[in-house]
Amino acid sequence: MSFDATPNDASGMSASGVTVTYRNGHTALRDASFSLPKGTIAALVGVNGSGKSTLFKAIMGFVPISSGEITILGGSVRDALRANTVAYVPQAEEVDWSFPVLVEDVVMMGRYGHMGFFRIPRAEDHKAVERSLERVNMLEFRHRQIGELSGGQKKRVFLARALAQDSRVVLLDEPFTGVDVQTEDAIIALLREMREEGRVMLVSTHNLGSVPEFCDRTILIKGTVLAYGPTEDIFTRDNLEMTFGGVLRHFVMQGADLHDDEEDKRRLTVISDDERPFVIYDHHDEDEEEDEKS
Ligand SMILES: Nc1ncnc2c1ncn2[C@@H]1O[C@H](COP(=O)(O)OP(=O)(O)OP(=O)(O)O)[C@@H](O)[C@H]1O
Repeated sequence: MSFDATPNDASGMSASGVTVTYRNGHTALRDASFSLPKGTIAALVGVNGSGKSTLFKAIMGFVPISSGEITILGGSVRDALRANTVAYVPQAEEVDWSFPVLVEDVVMMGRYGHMGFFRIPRAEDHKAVERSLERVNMLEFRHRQIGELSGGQKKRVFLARALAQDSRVVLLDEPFTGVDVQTEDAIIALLREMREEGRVMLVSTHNLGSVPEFCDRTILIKGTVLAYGPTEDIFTRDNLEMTFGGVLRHFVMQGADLHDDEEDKRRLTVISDDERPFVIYDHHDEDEEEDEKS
């Protein structure tokens, strides 16, 4: 666990001692600190009501921060808003799907920050929309009403909007909820490409099973940041128990090593929330192994 977030980390995104108190006096986030370098896919993991959306809102400047500081690419949230640095891929429930709008218009919204006052799209904006829809494999749906799409297709369209916005920081609110495995794989592949482009992705997810697979960093949250850092360091049984309290049951599958490497021996830990078992790494120290043998 580490709390050495540097407020002026010019490389990616960081928070230092961030507290957010809503108007009704409820403090949803207290003294939260983390630091993410450029070219990162970070998981934001916590139970319902732990403050994930609140953190997203603070990063986007939708809620005021009562104390502390968020730094995005070395600048303030206000700078990031002005420079169109942060894109947001919402949860499906946050969107009014009955609103009559075409897929390509939704993606074009990502270009607004690049347009002039009258928001008249230029050739480069149309090209960016086309390229983005192509990247999420949705170009053929460009003239469809957004409300006519399936859940997974809608998610892809909002990802395309973030791509069209060409933001360096992308916040994704539960992108895997209600999508099939193929779409989940396609989204993960796209996030990896975006990581190669040096972007910072912060992904809130309840799908813990896939976190070690594609998130190089993890932030554990429960009203504050409990732990953050490289996923293999953070995704431990103790940390997850601290994050989820008694919600999760765990059991260790003896002798099932993830790695052959003797120097870095870990065993497979399966944690179950009773509905969906998932696998995490757990450091396996040699002394413990000896104790078990004796
Ligand atoms: N506008 C608001 N005014 C007052 N309290 C709020 C407001 N929005 C959220 N909260 C409270 O802040 C806490 C954190 O909520 P938040 O929406 O950030 O959680 P979350 O981790 O995103 O949850 P979920 O996984 O259910 O989406 C909760 O206790 C919630 O009731």
